Amino acid sequence: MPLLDVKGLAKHYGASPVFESVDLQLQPGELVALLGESGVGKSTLLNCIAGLDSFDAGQVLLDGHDIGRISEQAQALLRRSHLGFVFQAFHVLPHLSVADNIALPLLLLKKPDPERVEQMLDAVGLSALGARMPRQLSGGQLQRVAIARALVHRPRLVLADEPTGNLDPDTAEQVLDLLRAQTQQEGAACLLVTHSQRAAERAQRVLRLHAHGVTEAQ
Ligand SMILES: Nc1ncnc2c1ncn2[C@@H]1O[C@H](COP(=O)(O)OP(=O)(O)OP(=O)(O)O)[C@@H](O)[C@H]1O
Repeated sequence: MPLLDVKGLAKHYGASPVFESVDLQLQPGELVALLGESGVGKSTLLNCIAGLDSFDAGQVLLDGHDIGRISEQAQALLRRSHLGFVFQAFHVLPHLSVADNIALPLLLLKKPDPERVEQMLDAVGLSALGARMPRQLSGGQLQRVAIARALVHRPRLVLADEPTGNLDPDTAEQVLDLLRAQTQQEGAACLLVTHSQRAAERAQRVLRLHAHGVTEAQ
């Protein structure tokens, strides 16, 4: 069974269609890149998959859960337990230390685990910086915090929306390698929205979103 199974997904904003029929499947351990022109609906698709945006037709099965058919509360719980998000703008909380930012998903699940937080700090090369505040970090370091936070609770699916858009090429490569290694190690799947050809080369499969749906790009 695929970890993520999207079937015939359609989304409109008012009278304007964003996409008409998206089909995509992600298997455990897979890093899949999603390309597409600006405004074609990549972020909207991620939000629909996460249950953060509604859709007009089709189905999203996340680890067998039909997210369009469960209550908002059940969706929120599923998001907490099954999903990790990495955004272009990091969304690291400024008033929490690096370690506390990474610990947050575990606290929301009422499963605090300081050892796991240490392990993730180590995995992203920030062991020495756990006590620092986010304003004391570089862009690349902040994005590594965001990745550690997205993975700390061992989510089944990681949704990454242009996570390297703000980074220089070398840091971007390090961040992508980390995302790939960590998702593979945990048997998670990762859907990576990107404009970067170099980022897409890191993926096992590359998909392209068009107005009508998703096609394999290579
Ligand atoms: N809340 C909204 N109400 C109306 N239209 C919206 C809303 N959010 C997004 N759109 C429109 O939906 C389309 C898809 O937007 P989306 O942000 O998903 O594109 P994208 O492919 O992620 O773009 P980019 O690569 O520039 O980030 C765009 O035409 C956008 O203007």
